[in-house]
Amino acid sequence: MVIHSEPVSTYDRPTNRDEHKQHTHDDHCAEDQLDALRSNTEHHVHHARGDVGGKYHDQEPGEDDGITQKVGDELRKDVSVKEHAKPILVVVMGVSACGKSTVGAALANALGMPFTDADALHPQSNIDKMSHGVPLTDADRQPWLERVREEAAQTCKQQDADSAYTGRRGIVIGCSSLKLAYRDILRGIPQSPPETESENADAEASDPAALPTYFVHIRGTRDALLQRLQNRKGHFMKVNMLDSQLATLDPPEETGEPNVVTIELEATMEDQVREAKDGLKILGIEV
Ligand SMILES: Nc1ncnc2c1ncn2[C@@H]1O[C@H](COP(=O)(O)OP(=O)(O)OP(=O)(O)O)[C@@H](O)[C@H]1O
Ligand SMILES: O=C(O)[C@H](O)[C@@H](O)[C@H](O)[C@H](O)CO
Repeated sequence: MVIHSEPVSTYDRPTNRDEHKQHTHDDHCAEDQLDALRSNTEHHVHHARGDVGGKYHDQEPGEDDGITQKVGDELRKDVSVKEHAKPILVVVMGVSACGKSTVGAALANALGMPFTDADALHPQSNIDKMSHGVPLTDADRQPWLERVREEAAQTCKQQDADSAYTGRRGIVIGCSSLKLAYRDILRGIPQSPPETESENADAEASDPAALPTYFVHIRGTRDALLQRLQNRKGHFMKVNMLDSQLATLDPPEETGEPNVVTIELEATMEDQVREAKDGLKILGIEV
């Protein structure tokens, strides 16, 4: 399992991808995992406070200029807060036939959350294109991805309004999310500054902090994916789309983006769900 962590409550879009560290964790080393999360959090906070970052790092052990206290507060909040009360969006991502629908539904069940397949939110024109072996463009995907984020936000609103809802707040969505820019749309990060008041209201509804987003990437080799596509019957997405899907993918393990758990395609579904849950737990989600 590979984890990319970041403070749960804040997300600063990385300006320098190399500054974000990659952490690999062993399931059995809870202490190491916590330490890794702490060090990544400190690292992040340092860069988020550009004006005071150098001071923080030059500080002698035991010396407290007020900044350490603030950092400590952030840190404690990030590692100890029980996020159950807060809605989350978990996106199970990857190229076609990696197992998003299958694993996503099982993970949702294990987390006590609803599941939606983003394929159901495509306009018919996108489905037609893909059925004819024509890859989607950025322009085809953008409104669809905005709709996926909106659907997630709406689901959370409905859960809040429904006193009979006893599940965990939030939703698991299976969505290819191939590029970093697509994942940022799903995170609710505006792609351009809002210009009108109504756009402003939309921006509020999809506020990244109001619905924090986590990605579970199902990673597989071309051969394994090909086999899955060949064995699957009756799906509009055919084998001839695999290479364009792989060419479009920005692997989230390589971008330095936060809140990503990577699981392997060639594992049993039970192991995939367990690894995904363990990864989310490391990222501060109560599972
Ligand atoms: N862990 C697994 N072990 C074995 N087979 C699996 C596993 N996960 C999924 N599959 C199988 O792989 C195929 C593709 O899975 P699925 O349809 O869930 O992928 P998908 O990513 O949702 O695809 P698409 O994006 O094209 O809709 C299906 O036949 C499914 O039964
Ligand atoms: O971004 C894309 O190209 C699409 O979302 C595809 O990935 C399909 O919808 C999905 O994989 C169904 O097969």
